[in-house]
Amino acid sequence: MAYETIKVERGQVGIITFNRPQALNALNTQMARELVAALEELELDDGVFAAVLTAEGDRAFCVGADLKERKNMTRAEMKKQRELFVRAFEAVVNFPKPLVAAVNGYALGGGCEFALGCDFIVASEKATFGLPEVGLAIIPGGGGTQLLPRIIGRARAKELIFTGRRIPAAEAYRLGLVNYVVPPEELMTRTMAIMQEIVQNGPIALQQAKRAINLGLELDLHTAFALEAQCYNVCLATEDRDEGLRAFNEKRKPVYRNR
Ligand SMILES: C/C=C/C(=O)SCCNC(=O)CCNC(=O)[C@H](O)C(C)(C)COP(=O)(O)OP(=O)(O)OC[C@H]1O[C@@H](n2cnc3c(N)ncnc32)[C@H](O)[C@@H]1OP(=O)(O)O
Repeated sequence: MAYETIKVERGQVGIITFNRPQALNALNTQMARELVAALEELELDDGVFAAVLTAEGDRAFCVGADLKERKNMTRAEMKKQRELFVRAFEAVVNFPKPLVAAVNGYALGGGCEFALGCDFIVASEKATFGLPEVGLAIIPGGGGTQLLPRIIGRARAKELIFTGRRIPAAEAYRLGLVNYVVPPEELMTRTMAIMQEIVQNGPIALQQAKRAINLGLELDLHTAFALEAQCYNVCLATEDRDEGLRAFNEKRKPVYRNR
């Protein structure tokens, strides 16, 4: 598929890059549609073991919904766009392979929610995070009211959502919202180094570990243990698992084939 508002790079580490820097990578209808298609493409590509979500430009990762596009929309068009936006946010949260956000600048509103929906965040020192929706008399509609409390705790999530405050990367790190804060020029280098650590591992195991963690957090412990056993058994039945054992005993690096 040809994309206009994003760039897609394939390989063991797939990379999706928001590509509307002239609009601070604001999320318009076309970008939401293309993001859904790109995530599906990387999901179905067995050669992709993990992916990165990042953005062009040095000012913004994504400043949320395109408020200029939204200004001229009818309520019916808004409703239609909302359905598409929800699909885009769900596509990020439900992406079955490890998905890491490399945040280069403003991650606001829906842009912040895209980052929250990834498995973890590597932030540039220049990155800024915020859910300013209540300032527009709406609420975060891309999962922010659910993801943020699960990541930084209920009280701090309430303060950030009620105030609509923007926070710098250093504070996001202190709150546990991001895993790393790096100089802007090192953002992709550091992110790709972490991705290389991830993709040297069994791709099916990576997907099953993500599934066990994500679903398990919403279950009681007893049921969660049963889920973990189910995910473990999926790995047991794979050629990669046999390759892992062979490689260890032959004292060589395994070559995993996602099967
Ligand atoms: C489901 C999802 C819902 C949502 O995401 S709701 C929307 C949530 N997002 C926001 O509320 C962010 C709104 N934008 C801002 O707060 C500020 O902007 C910034 C902090 C991002 C940047 O501020 P500063 O550095 O003072 O620049 P500037 O003059 O405000 O913006 C530069 C240009 O960028 C455009 N822009 C900024 N945000 C958006 C947006 N969300 N949608 C469309 N355009 C946006 C402006 O309009 C302007 O453009 P021009 O130079 O033509 O005047």
